Amino acid sequence: MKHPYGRVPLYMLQPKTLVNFAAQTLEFASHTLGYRDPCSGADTHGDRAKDAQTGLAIYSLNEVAEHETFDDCWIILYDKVFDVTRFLLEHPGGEDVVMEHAGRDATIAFRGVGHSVPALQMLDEYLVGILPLSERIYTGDGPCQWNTL
Ligand code: HEM
Repeated sequence: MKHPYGRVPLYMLQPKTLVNFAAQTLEFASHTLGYRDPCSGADTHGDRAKDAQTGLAIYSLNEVAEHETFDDCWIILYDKVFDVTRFLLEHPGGEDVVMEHAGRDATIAFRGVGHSVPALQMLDEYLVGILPLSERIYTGDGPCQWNTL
């Protein structure tokens, strides 16, 4: 994890900054190292509900909306959730167009560009989950299907 406050000693930071830093450290520990805070009832990757059909972790629209920064950017495409943080600077169309949809559904814009088949194939690399059934609008029995893109 990149230290967000450089070499500034901890005692010189504002209390709110310290709390933020502690939260970031905990998040890093739980996501990367699988550590579970015994005092917290919050979900971690381990006990998150999985979609029965795809086996993907289920993330709600509200949860995806929390990942809307350059350092932590998720988007939704066809009801699936993608963590595109490490892809932002590699995106041939530039990072700005993706950031416009950070934390939100980007399906219409993504489709509007007419991405190539190799672009569609790249998606798997960034797939982290799927919306709950109640929030899906593309998958199901309707005419717009993920596999007919
Ligand atoms: C994980 C998601 C995405 C992937 C893997 C991806 C991949 C790519 C790739 C490989 C290209 C090169 C052209 C091609 O092969 O089609 C491209 C171009 C582009 N992408 Fe994306 N893209 C993603 C998301 C988005 C989103 C959300 C937008 C929003 C508008 C977007 C807009 C563009 C634009 C404007 C170009 C340039 C097209 C051109 O210059 O002709 N992309 N993208």
